[in-house]
Amino acid sequence: MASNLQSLNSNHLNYVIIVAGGSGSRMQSNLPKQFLLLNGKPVLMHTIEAFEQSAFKPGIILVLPEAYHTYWQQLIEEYSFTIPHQLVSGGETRFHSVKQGLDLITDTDALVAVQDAVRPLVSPAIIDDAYRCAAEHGTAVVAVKSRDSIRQVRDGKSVSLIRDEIYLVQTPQTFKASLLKKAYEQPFNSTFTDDASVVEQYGAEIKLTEGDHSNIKITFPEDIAIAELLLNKKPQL
Ligand SMILES: Nc1ccn([C@@H]2O[C@H](COP(=O)(O)OP(=O)(O)OP(=O)(O)O)[C@@H](O)[C@H]2O)c(=O)n1
Ligand SMILES: C[C@](O)(CO)[C@H](O)COP(=O)(O)O
Repeated sequence: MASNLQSLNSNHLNYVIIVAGGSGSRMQSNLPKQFLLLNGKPVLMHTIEAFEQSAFKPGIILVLPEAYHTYWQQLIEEYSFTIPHQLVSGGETRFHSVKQGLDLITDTDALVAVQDAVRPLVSPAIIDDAYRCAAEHGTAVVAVKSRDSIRQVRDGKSVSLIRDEIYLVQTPQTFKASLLKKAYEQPFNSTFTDDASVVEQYGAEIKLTEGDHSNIKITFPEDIAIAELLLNKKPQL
């Protein structure tokens, strides 16, 4: 086993669960999108690197489908990837994958960020703002204001909504571990599209922190080219 695959130890005050358990059906690629190359490096490695640069130094838990564990270890060696992380198996949905990661966290005072593996352009500044907000309020969900006008369609009729009241939700979504673990004990519901919806259903208020329009989720085939363009525009640290 590669040396950077490790067991979590109790030295961490903060964690990130990077969910990479999906198959990427909308991407229409044989290889799941978390492994596709972005500027010559797998998407997933960009995402892990952003968290490694966080001032909150989170313990990194990576959730991957069991069938790809060996492939991931090959990539680790091929790219000489040395960032320590613990690997766990993915679940049937994103909800179940997050639960798999949460099972490894026993410190209920910790802060836990949940991050889509396929948002590789997330910045350490956004990550740190979310940890700070969660430390103060218990919840922090990264979001951006809509740049387009918004209409809602109900019963075949469209009505305009107030754009300034509409936010588009990204990741990370960061919480006190005690709250997130309790919320994830609820039975699965198909309205749970993200961690905020799970925690809100449990009864907590969701605080938003500022995201970035470049923090895109790689979902469709064209998103790789868009992400490369954005990555090459980003100031390098
Ligand atoms: N069973 C699942 C499904 C999704 N995810 C992760 O959740 C994130 C956001 O999901 P999405 O973009 O929908 O990824 P996929 O489910 O892989 O894509 P699709 O819906 O197109 O199949 C991704 O990093 C994905 O790997 C996961 O960990 N476990
Ligand atoms: C978690 C998320 O990325 C927030 O925008 C989003 O809800 C994931 O949705 P998907 O349907 O799994 O793409």
